[in-house]
Amino acid sequence: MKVLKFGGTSVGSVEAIGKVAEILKKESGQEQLVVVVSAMSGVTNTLISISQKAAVRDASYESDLQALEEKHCTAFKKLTGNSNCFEISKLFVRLTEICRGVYLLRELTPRTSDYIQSCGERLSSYIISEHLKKEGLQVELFDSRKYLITHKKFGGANVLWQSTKAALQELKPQLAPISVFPGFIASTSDNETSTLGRGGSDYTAAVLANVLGASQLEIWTDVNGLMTADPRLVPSAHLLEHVSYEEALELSHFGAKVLYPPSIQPALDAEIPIWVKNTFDADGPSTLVTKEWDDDKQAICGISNIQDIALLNLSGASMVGIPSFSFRLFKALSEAKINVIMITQATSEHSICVGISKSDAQAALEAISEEFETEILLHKIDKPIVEEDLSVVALVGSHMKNQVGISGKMFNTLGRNGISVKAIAQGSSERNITAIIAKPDLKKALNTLHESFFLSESKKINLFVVGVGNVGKAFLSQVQRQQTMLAKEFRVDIQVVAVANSRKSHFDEDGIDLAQWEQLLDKGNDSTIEAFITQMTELNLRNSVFIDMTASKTIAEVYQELLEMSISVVTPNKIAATREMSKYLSLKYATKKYGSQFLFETNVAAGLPVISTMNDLFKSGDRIHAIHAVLSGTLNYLFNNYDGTKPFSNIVKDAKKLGLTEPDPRLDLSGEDVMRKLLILIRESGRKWEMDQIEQVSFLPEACEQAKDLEEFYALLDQNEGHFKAIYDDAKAEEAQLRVVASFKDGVAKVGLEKVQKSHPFYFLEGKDNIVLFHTDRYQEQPLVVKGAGAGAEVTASGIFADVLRIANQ
Ligand SMILES: NC(=O)C1=CN([C@@H]2O[C@H](COP(=O)(O)OP(=O)(O)OC[C@H]3O[C@@H](n4cnc5c(N)ncnc54)[C@H](OP(=O)(O)O)[C@@H]3O)[C@@H](O)[C@H]2O)C=CC1
Ligand SMILES: N[C@@H](CC=O)C(=O)O
Repeated sequence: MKVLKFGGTSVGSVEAIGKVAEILKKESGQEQLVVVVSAMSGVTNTLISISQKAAVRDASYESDLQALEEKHCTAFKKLTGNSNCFEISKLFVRLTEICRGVYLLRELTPRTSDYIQSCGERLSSYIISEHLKKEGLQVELFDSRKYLITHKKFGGANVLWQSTKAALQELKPQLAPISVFPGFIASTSDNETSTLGRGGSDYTAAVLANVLGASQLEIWTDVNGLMTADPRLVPSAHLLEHVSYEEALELSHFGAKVLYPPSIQPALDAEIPIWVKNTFDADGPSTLVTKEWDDDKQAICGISNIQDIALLNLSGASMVGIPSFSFRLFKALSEAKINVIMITQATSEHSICVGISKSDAQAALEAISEEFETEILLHKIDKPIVEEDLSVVALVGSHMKNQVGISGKMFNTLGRNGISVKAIAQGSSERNITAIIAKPDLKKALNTLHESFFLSESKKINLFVVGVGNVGKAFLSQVQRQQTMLAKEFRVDIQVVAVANSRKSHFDEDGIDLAQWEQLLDKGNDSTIEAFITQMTELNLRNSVFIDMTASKTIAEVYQELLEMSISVVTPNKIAATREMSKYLSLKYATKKYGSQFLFETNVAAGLPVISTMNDLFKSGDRIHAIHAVLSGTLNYLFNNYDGTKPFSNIVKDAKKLGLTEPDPRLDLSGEDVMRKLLILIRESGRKWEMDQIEQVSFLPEACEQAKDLEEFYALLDQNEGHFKAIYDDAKAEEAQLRVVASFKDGVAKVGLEKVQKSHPFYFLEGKDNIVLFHTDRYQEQPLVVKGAGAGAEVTASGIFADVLRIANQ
């Protein structure tokens, strides 16, 4: 024998009931079937509303009743072809009388409320059984109230097992090939109609399965089964094919509304497998729930959540060591009918913290304040505090038991995304680790935990890009080219959520189509950096990375705030790393404190691995004595290409066109850009240095340094062409090359133009190349050399991309 339970949506319409009939036709003939049905969807709520309206003398309940009768009669007629709704009308006559009584007395007792609510299942079971008969199935309708016997506690009665078992055992021989039972309803031993509480139809089915000795219990609903997480919040959630009863219980308790938790116990007691199936996708995948098994199963089977939670905190020095405090707390909550979702108490016993539904917060606060009124007055305990706007996230899995590192991974994952945990609970069964977090962080927490624990998924990185000039454009096109491959081969799903220039921004939470970003940005909103950050923080996406590809001081100033929100920053902009040492240290400190990253490899020599090499040397204990370097692609390009045949200013303009220069090339020619790079290297070698400690000898005539704007600068370069030609001729006469060299040795840092001879490692330095020589304890005879193109949009963009991937692989 099989027990099949069809929920409200499965019997919610004529079409849905048609599907139920198809399923039963397929399954009948093999085994005896016991079918339990809920009320048509929405009907129980309507009945509750009708009864409540009647109780407050709102006469509109009458028209609601008529509409409800109409709804059921219409369904009956369509499904049976019978135009005589006598049985339905009879029930509505009785229902109308009872509601009229409620109206007149202005009193709705739990007993009357149960009777009114019971009509939903009585109606649906009648209609369905008549339809099945019409479809030629051998069906009989049984009134559950005769067999499920409960206490006299109306509005969620407990089943009396002895009496229920006796009644059902007696019934068993009389069951039909298909026996239909209304779910949710029962009766007391003196034949008063009672109900089993919301979700009680599952429980009816589980009790029948247990007592009648069913081979399996099928819960038919409108989804395919239990999922790894709520798919409305976690798009990558997937179906769980097989879970244990205990896991299903945990998942159901924490938000997965597919199974009603108490219904699992009767099936578990008799070890009856439960299938959760979709009425609207009967042959599709489903979830099987059985007892625990031992094969190598993933530690975590799902991540569940409850959205609206409040934390009630009771604390005070006098609580320590006095056992009655917790007793009184829970007694008061229980008397106020408040369901406690989670409890935490640290061993200091100084405070107890309980998680409750947000809707219970006020009542809980009142109950506790009243219970501890004296102690609060005497300042023995503090006034209870309720914190609202919270949510629960819970990792669930039988196999996390005795596995080291699950909670570490959970809290590390949350922490890296700046999600603060307000309270934690884990029982000794180790099937569930629960954390309470701020509700606005819920979606981010679920998604990041899902990525972290379900390895089949790719990790999503959300990029917020500011600055889409030379480097920015190259970066976006590199991302566009690599997106699919990275997701497929490396499970890194890079998504650009926002792009902005100095005027506009465009956001798309689901990822901007990079083939169209320029048009989208053109049509984007007028934007400021403040507005950009507000929108970005409101989105509150996991693994958010801010990429600054401007040369702007204003943008560099927002890094601190971002890092403190656990948003990582990647940038080729050198401003932040070269401001006062205290500010640079503060950025570094924020990354440690808030688990964010600040990566700026492209600050020195574009895409060349200079800073990372330096960090590796430093962190592994090597000591850097000296650095000799050519750090400007622009200047190298200028001195490699200038021979006096074309004016010097033209070569500068060529470099700018090639995307080698700074947005303002005066920064390159003045030597300031090289000084910044040298300062960054010195700082990254562990030294506390400021910009004014670097000596610089400029090769520019003084007049050029005073230029007000770029146009005047080019004009001044032309006026001083003779100066540049003289420098060139002088070097040529010695068969030397001109290089702007940056050096750091014995506590002295310098930047200046030098003539290098053929024997010098800097002599053969092509085009826009950079070179860095590190002299260290470990590299004594020969320095460690990093050499290659040190400027240009493509190489810089690839260095930025590499930093993003470093964050992704963290
Ligand atoms: N080129 C190279 O080889 C290398 C460059 N870098 C660094 O890369 C960065 C970018 O250089 P590059 O692409 O050549 O510069 P571009 O001038 O080509 O682009 C700058 C971008 O930043 C935007 N921008 C400027 N100010 C703001 C602001 N306040 N708010 C928002 N957006 C702003 C600009 O917008 P709009 O168009 O509206 O003004 C533009 O989109 C610089 O910091 C540079 O030092 C580092 C290593 C090598
Ligand atoms: N202007 C710079 C570009 C990178 O920082 C250079 O030429 O090296």
